[in-house]
Amino acid sequence: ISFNPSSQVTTFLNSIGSSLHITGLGAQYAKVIPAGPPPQRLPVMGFGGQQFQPQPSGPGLSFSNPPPPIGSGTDPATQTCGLAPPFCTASRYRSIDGSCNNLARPAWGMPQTPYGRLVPYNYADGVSAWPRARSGNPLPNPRLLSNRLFPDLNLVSPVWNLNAQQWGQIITHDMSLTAGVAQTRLDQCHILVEEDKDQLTCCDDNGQLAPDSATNPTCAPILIPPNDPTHAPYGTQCMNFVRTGNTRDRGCTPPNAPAEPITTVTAYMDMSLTYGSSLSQANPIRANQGGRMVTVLRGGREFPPQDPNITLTCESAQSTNEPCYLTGDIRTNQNPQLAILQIILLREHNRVADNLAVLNPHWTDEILFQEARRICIAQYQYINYYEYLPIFLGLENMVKNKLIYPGVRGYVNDYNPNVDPSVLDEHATAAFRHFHTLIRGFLKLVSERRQVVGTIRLSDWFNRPLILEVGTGFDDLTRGLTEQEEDFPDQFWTKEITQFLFKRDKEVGGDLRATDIQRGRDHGLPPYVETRAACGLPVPKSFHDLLDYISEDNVKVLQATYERVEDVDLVVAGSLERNVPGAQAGPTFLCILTEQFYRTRVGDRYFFENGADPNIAFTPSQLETIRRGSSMARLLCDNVDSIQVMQPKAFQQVGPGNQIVPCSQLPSVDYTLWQDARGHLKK
Ligand code: HEM
Repeated sequence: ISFNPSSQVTTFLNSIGSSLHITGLGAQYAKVIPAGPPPQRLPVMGFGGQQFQPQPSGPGLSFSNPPPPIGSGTDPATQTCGLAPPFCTASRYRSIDGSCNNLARPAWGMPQTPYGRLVPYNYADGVSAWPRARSGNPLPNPRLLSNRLFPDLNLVSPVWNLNAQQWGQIITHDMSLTAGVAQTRLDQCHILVEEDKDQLTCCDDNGQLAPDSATNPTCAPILIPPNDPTHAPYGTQCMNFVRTGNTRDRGCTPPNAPAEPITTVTAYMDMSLTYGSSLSQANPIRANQGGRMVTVLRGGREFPPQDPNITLTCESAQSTNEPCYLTGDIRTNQNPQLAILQIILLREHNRVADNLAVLNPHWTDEILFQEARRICIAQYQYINYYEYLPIFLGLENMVKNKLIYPGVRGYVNDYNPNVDPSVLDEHATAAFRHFHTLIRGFLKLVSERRQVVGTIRLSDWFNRPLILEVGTGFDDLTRGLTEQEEDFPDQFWTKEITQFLFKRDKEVGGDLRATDIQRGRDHGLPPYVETRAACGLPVPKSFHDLLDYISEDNVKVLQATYERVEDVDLVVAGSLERNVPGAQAGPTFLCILTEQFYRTRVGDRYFFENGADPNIAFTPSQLETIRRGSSMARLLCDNVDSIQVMQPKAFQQVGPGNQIVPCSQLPSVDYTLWQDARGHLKK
């Protein structure tokens, strides 16, 4: 298969013209927003950097629409389903909620706004009804599809380690979170605040349908086929599934316009999972001293503060005394490896803040916090774009499509205020979820001499981070991330997430693959063939045509399960395509991922390589030290006490060209370049 995203992406735009738009806030919702002055249009910073001036011709530009004029009625800045700020002031620092990153459209990328879309909604009634086959019949049962097409087979990656898998979940949680029905509420000032987990039961803990599951419009429980190999013996009828909160639920969509699912965290790659996506999330986790975030010391090591709502947040905890972490993201405790990386990012913030405090004793807590945050986000963006993403999207593909500029010196001024940084639904609900395939069911604990000293079963530790604080659990599991292979990117999924997800004390549990398929339908994602068309890829007209990109065995199952090729779900067929050489996804998902990470980069005014605005930009020497000194390996070395040695490429297994070295040999960021002797930042 040959794949050329640039040209395909261009074809895509030509095919849809400017039909994409985010529907705005309806009159009903406007009532609850305190009236404020209209958004002030600050001059948008143009290009004008010092050294490197890429032509604005990446893939995203062809996908993006020209923005609607302010006040046109469809302008997301004035009419989002979140809360557009009344006005923007020029700030050196990102806001916590992503507002005012785009000065002309201050609500772009904010929490409580709809996911972006490449292809129009596919609801049965064009508004919100559950998608159906072209014939009007129901689509195939998602649990059946999961069992037939995504069984367990333990094939592992020969190159990449589990850290590569796990870091992907960090990026995911930074960029999007589907709105749960009970997840948000309006507080007394009519501000949307995030609550804990979804509390609606459409199918109870014993797998039995709730009495109103058929009539409650927010319920779409996954039904278990009677001959289900895992669940039939237990008499399970269903798995819980609650539809994502959308613009119609919130009264933001005009009658007859499609319901647009809402995401509740900032879309930007801004470490919102560490800092929070709203002030109500951010304030309680700031220490308000020395620029630090709140931590508690146990055994001389820093951990996040305790979540006051342990029974909801850490549902598997067996006592309220067990650790349950409160961070910027409500999913932190979901699995042990995720919690580890969250803690490492938190410790990194405090480490950087401490360094800055020594260099700049005159800086206030606020300056120390914001400067440390800004540096940490830059290090993290560097790791994501230059170390992590090339593994999944392919280095050549990324360079060709202007997602990265390896070897560049100085600024890359490719910020484009017309690019909407929203997270695409096709990305969050289909393409990026494909990497659930990489998850391993058993996690290794590894000693400093890289010997396996134990193994834990994933489903024993969902929503129960206690294991990190038992003995040397934290450090051993961290080394396990770097030592253990990630699963192979293929159609085989560990049954820890397809048969035992969140099982708690039960013998069997949920199914993440079936959930992904159901979520795709919930969001009215376009069918597979339409997405291929949008990407400019050849469009199959029959099941037989699928053989060009999907194996014969899989095509047979698709043909036996779906009525027509046009009915096939994007989530399903996208995950069955053969991988593009050098990447870890097939052509359709690679097209979506490439587009997303292009937008995430050029739609972010604060992207670390952007030097157009001197008030925001790093100095050239600061930028160079971030590039030279940031790495996944360094992040682990700096924040895990007993890790003294590491392989330099910490997403890759140890091997030729990637041997373990003392941490002291790894380059690091030179923070002395932030010494502010002249007191520029003194307030
Ligand atoms: C043990 C590891 C993981 C577990 C247990 C897990 C579990 C989940 C669950 C339960 C959901 C919500 C499903 C729904 O109700 O729709 C979800 C969503 C998602 N996951 Fe994972 N996941 C894991 C790792 C990953 C990784 C490695 C990636 C990507 C590299 C990823 C990407 C996503 C994405 C993009 C979403 C949708 C986010 C949103 O917009 O709400 N996950 N995952």
